[in-house]
Amino acid sequence: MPENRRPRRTGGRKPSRSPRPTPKPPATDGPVIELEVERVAHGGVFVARHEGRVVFVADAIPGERVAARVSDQAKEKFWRAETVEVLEASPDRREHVWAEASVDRAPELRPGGAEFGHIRMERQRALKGEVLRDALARMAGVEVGVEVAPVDPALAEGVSVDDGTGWRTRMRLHVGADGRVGPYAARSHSIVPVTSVPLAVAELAALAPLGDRFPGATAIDLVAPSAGDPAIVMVEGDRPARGSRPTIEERVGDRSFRLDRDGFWQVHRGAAATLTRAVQELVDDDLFDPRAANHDLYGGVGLLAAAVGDRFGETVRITTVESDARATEHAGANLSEWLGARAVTARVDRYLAELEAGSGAAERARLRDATIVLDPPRAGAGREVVERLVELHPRQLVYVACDPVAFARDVGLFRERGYELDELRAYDLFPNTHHVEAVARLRAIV
Ligand SMILES: C[S@@+](CC[C@H](N)C(=O)[O-])C[C@H]1O[C@@H](n2cnc3c(N)ncnc32)[C@H](O)[C@@H]1O
Repeated sequence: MPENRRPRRTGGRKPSRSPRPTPKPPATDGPVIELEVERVAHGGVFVARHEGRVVFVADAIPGERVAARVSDQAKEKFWRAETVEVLEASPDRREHVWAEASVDRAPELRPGGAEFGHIRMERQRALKGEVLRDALARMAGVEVGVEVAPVDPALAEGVSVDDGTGWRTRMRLHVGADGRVGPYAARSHSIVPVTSVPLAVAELAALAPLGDRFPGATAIDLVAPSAGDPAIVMVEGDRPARGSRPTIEERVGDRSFRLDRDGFWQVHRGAAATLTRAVQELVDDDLFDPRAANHDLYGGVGLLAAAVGDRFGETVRITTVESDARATEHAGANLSEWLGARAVTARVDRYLAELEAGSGAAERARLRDATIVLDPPRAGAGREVVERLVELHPRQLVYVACDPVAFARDVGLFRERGYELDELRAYDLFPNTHHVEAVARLRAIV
């Protein structure tokens, strides 16, 4: 984008009636204690112990000795603390990729969202693999080694894979009462001033209005679709505005997807292509039947249904199920070339309940022969959805997961009910954060 082009600023959302409760800010006057950092925990923090009590400490690395300020002593069983000085550094420590999130800054002034930015990339991925492996062992009874793969540079044009910056195509900045713009501080809802946003793709980093004021706004959303110009959208509350909503186009290989500008799309520039490839590779051809009642649950605008369709051809029968009516409308249009594709607006739990109650013998048989892709939000599919799926007994499931603990819980539920974890991949779709994406195939064994 030419440097002198003005960003588009548009009003986008209506004020919400009941603002979300603001979390209590971490204490800034807690005691400073010395800690030996033992291991990584889920959530981007690390486990240490102080006088027998667990302390979850941020901005550290296992093996380090740090001085940390206690920011939360409210719980009996554990405290929370933030590193303020590294006394013995890990060989995997590096300059933070976001200077303002460095341990040199006071913890309450460090922006959130890059909690692994002080760790070399290979170690970040190893730590994410440990979290996933540990969750699967504890919650699903599965012992597996997990390698977290970086995004293939061929799938993420313009992204610096080396240091994990320049990948975010969506970003929300918050606006304070004085109209100033900035990210939230880590583990808090206070807005902190920053001069850069290094995780954003270059065109968003250039547009981020970090010195500007936006009186009346509550947030600023930045969106950089892979096709077309990036946009800045002023948010005045939580709710989408009624009436017409602008749409954008995203490209994945040769395929194009239309969606609402404020609709869900994978955030990393290379994520949609990475997941497309992963799903195509994980569906087992021997188990796949194009005429079965195949599904893409939590389907968004049809990305993963298209992945299946592109792999198995135009005879594929597949239904996407998505709770957002606008996304379903787009999915219907995005998949319109496949005669066997259908897009349904429904909550997955209710949809499966109706399927179970309303299917005759022939449809039941097609469901047993089916391949089900599911890509739920962070909370995972949950017990009810797992139980309904097991009842329908599809041959294979390809589960795309962005939360290791919710995923491991669901794998455990599937395993108790006659499915096995057949193959597992993991991808670093959120470099410099603690997040990791897993893609797994589960197969019916009974
Ligand atoms: C992680 S996104 C995946 C979307 C799509 N697979 C993709 O990669 O673009 C999860 C989607 O599930 C939808 N969703 C959330 N809860 C749902 C529910 N209970 N039933 C159906 N869809 C739901 C969200 O609106 C969102 O589009």
